[in-house]
Amino acid sequence: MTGPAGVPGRRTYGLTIETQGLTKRFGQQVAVDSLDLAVPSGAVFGFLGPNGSGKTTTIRMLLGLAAASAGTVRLLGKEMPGSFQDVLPRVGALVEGPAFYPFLSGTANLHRLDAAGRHADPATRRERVGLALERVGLGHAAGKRVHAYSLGMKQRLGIANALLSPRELLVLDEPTNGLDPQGTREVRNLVRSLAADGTTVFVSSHLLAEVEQICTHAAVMSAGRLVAQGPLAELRRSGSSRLRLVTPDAGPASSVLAALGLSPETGAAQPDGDVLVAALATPGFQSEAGAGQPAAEDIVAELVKAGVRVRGFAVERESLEDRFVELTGEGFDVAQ
Ligand SMILES: Nc1ncnc2c1ncn2[C@@H]1O[C@H](COP(=O)(O)OP(=O)(O)OP(=O)(O)O)[C@@H](O)[C@H]1O
Repeated sequence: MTGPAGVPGRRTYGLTIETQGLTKRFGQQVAVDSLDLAVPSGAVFGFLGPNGSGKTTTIRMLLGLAAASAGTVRLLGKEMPGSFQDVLPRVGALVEGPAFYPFLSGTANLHRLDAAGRHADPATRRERVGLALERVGLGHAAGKRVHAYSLGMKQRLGIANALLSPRELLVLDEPTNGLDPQGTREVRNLVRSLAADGTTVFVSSHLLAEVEQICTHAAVMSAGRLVAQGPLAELRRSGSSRLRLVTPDAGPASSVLAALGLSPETGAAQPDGDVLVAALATPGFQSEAGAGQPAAEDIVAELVKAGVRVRGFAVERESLEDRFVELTGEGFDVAQ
């Protein structure tokens, strides 16, 4: 849960997004508070937090849509806002979904939006629009009027708009918000396949399950502050775990556990014996024994050797959901 780590199997050459002390104040309110973000190149980075935790404000500052009150932003290795001209054409964004003309086709809408962009080459427009529509799976609906598109199709059209030029970074603000399960699946699959092409994707969400499904890395926001950041696997491991033992021999069992450096406590008794619980060192208790502590199988072996009748033994790990509730101090929307 520390600094960035590379994405296994991918080319990593540093940070695509890096902020230091990034802060946004609205009057007395601090919407984003000294944010140090580190988004490794090649990551699918989930920017997770409850509503109002500062995600959109951060994204707006990253893209130069809002000025920071303090702090610095580097995008694709360049200091912002000085290098916006150079960098922004390499960044695709879906922030407040573009407004589409409902009675124009998907193709005609993208032509209009591309023509409004300062960096777009009109000579290649037709080809680029066609490729972007194919890329998001709307090739078959290119000539259809947008009012006949489902919400998921409209959202994919918004992503196609962000893909009209080759992009090294894609920033998506809550891309599945308001979508039905089918639309949500379409957009999540699209994000996965864009990431598989090598694009770094920064995607905000208030849904933990969504981040778990599509992201390699995550940052967790709570009330404008960053409370955790790192590879998802590392965030999972950073939660606490404990062992739970059921035995009719609680006394000797406690002595064995204490001799192993654990601090057992008695839980509610069960019909087949007493329950002892003990916190375990983290991270990675099951894979590599935590600092100075034996592995689970060795604990069981010691108990058995001491004649303790083991009627139940489990290592219970805090779920990512529990971990995030603990970090943000509020219930997380875990739907879908
Ligand atoms: N233009 C603004 N003026 C005043 N306050 C603002 C403005 N924009 C955002 N805020 C406040 O800043 C805080 C963070 O809002 P922000 O929209 O960044 O959160 P969020 O995590 O994106 O939430 P949501 O998912 O609901 O959009 C909120 O308390 C919000 O009311």
